[in-house]
Amino acid sequence: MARYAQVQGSVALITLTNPPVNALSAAVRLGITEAVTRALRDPKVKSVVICGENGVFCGGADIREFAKPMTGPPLVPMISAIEEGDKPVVAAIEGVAFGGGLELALGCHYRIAHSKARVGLPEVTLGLLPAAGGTQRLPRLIGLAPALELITTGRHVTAQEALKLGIVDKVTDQSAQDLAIQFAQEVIGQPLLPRKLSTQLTPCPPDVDTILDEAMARVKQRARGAMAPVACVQAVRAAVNLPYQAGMQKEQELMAFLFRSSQARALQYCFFAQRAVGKWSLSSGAHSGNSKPRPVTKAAVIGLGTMGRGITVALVKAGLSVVAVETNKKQLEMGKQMVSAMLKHDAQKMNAVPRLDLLHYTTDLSELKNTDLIIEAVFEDMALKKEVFKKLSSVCKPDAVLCTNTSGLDVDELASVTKRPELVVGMHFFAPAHVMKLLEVVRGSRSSPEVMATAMHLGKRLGKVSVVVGNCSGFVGNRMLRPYLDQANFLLEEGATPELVDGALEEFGFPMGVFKVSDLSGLDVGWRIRKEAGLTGPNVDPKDPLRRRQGRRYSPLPDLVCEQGRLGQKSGRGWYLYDKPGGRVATPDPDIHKLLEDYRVRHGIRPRQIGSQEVLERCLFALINEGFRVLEDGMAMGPEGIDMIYVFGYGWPRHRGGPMFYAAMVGLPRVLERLEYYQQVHPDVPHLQPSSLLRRLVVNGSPPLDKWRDFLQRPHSQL
Ligand SMILES: CCCCCCC/C=C/C(=O)SCCNC(=O)CCNC(=O)[C@H](O)C(C)(C)COP(=O)(O)OP(=O)(O)OC[C@H]1O[C@@H](n2cnc3c(N)ncnc32)[C@H](O)[C@@H]1OP(=O)(O)O
Repeated sequence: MARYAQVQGSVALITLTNPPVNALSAAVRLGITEAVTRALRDPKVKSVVICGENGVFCGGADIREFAKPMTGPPLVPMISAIEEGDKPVVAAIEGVAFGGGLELALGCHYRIAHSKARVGLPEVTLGLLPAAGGTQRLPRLIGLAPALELITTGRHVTAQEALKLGIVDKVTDQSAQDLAIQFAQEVIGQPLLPRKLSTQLTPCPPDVDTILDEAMARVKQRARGAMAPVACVQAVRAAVNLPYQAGMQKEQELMAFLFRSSQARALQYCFFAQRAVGKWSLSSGAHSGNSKPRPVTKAAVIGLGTMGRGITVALVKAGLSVVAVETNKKQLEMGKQMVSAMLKHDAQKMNAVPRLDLLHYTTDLSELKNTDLIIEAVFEDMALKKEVFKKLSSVCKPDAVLCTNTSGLDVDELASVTKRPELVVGMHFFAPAHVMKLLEVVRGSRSSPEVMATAMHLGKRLGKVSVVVGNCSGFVGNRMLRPYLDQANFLLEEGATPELVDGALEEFGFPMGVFKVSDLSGLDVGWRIRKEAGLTGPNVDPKDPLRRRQGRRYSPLPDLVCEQGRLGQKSGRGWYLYDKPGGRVATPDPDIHKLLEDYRVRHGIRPRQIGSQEVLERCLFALINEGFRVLEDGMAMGPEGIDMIYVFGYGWPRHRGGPMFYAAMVGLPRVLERLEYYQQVHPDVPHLQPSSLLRRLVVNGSPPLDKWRDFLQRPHSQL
């Protein structure tokens, strides 16, 4: 797992060999330890180079080993032995040096990087801290403020920035390994002590306490309850206030606490879940490994509303040539201006040139003859979308892929109006589409494996986390959102306020509570959908009482709010009050409190005290319950997909792993018991009726999440 060779006469070359990323598994640590001992002992060896095989230095500690009992030599003494040795050791960094990989390099006396390499300490994103000396050596090397920033965010740094910061000593466009070998010979005999970071003091600016206090305040504000960033600041503080060994002791103590935490487990689960969802498979046996994507060089977007504009920007940024179609001339002009502005803004941030040359605007669908893939993003109306698909089917080349950005309409119904249903697929982007990482790729019953591969591959090119989902109303994310929204509204009826519900959800870790999000999205969106569904407005069944629809409990509160012209941020009032239309700072609104009080009086509801626990249980467990139904219905590949949808599309706090992971952490029997309790109290809310899958899992001893698939009733997959 580490190869040893002697090169150029006196240089020992140690190569990490653990594909694909040379993670520091027990075997690799053993290999390095043995190789370093050998090099330091061999009198013919005067200096050492450490590098990684296949153009990757090291992706860090082996994350898969974290869940198992520790074996092999630990990292800290291994790195100390390198630093303490009396021969210069040079790290040759190609590809990446992340986490333990960078910590290994910091234990070396010199660091040479390839110009395309990236370095960083991403442990915080796994709920940990750089506990192989990273929190003690990096501040000593580059100073307090930059070290704090890198360690608390886990940000990756390019070789050029690493050179500026002083993390690496040289950057080369040639082979980092060759330069390191040459360099290792040049530095033989030079004093080593100044290169041993553990012997140095952390450079301390006069306002050191202010810097640390501000960093702590910043991470607490951003962390939304995540513990690792806070521990990172505490560890770096030790690099300032304590001698090296005592600082290391503090680093270990903090790590021991984090290592055992449920947050670390959740974040590490997310790391692997994110990668697992890219490896899709269908019930037909087709999967990502055996289905080839079609080449897509020219794409088109139909409709330049908010979604269409974001999708266009995302496609151009990925280097695709795009035809943007908008039949309304005024809308086209407006869209054009906004797309250009967004591309220019993005390019400016990255010091690049906006690729406006990749764009062609038109009002004429017949200009789509040569496009490989078309994404329809017109108004969310089935009749309109069908009309567009019919036209596309006759205008586009026969093998062009037709995608819809619907957020929940039936993909099969759309496919049925085309002559190529096998080439139709849903690509459900989330607003703003050029920013949000999530993409639901919706498999229609006739979508071919090739078309699934094409959409998934395109998602990857766009930098999205793409998740294959089945074609059911609302797909996965929006389908699970309904019970969550319903519960939030019911809680208002029963005595809560928007700020009480939002406060509990924000305390849980959501960036915004449900009512703030609704205000941001615009309350009229849901209002229109409810009208179309006959839940409010002229199409309501006259036999339905006001608070019941289609046989189940219904809260007309959101409709009443809309009827008052309170449409959310854009109108300056919604569930909250804003300083102006379009304003973003939400303040509780006495008028809403009055509206709620009057409503309760009108309907004879005695308000009760509602606590955070009830808010969380009712909103989150109802959502989770629907997640189990999604699995039971075969609409998702597994719980990992659902979790990634919620983490990347709905602001679910990553350190809680996603709704299904959270359910497993809370304990499935507890989730079941609370759902049963609430269902008894609210028998007219079918969403609270525990799903049969949840019951089956509990009866079978609550198996771990990766075994849930075994408890689905077959045939299960609709994918
Ligand atoms: C018990 C005490 C322990 C003390 C620990 C001391 C402190 C040190 C802690 C750490 O080092 S934690 C790890 C820090 N490193 C990272 O967070 C890096 C994670 N990896 C990445 O960012 C990326 O994988 C990459 C290295 C940039 C490569 O990206 P790329 O897109 O090329 O490939 P991926 O699909 O992401 O990965 C390929 C393959 O490799 C697996 N993998 C990646 N990194 C690790 C790792 N550190 N440990 C284990 N496995 C890793 C990844 O899951 C993929 O696997 P498959 O999906 O193909 O099975």
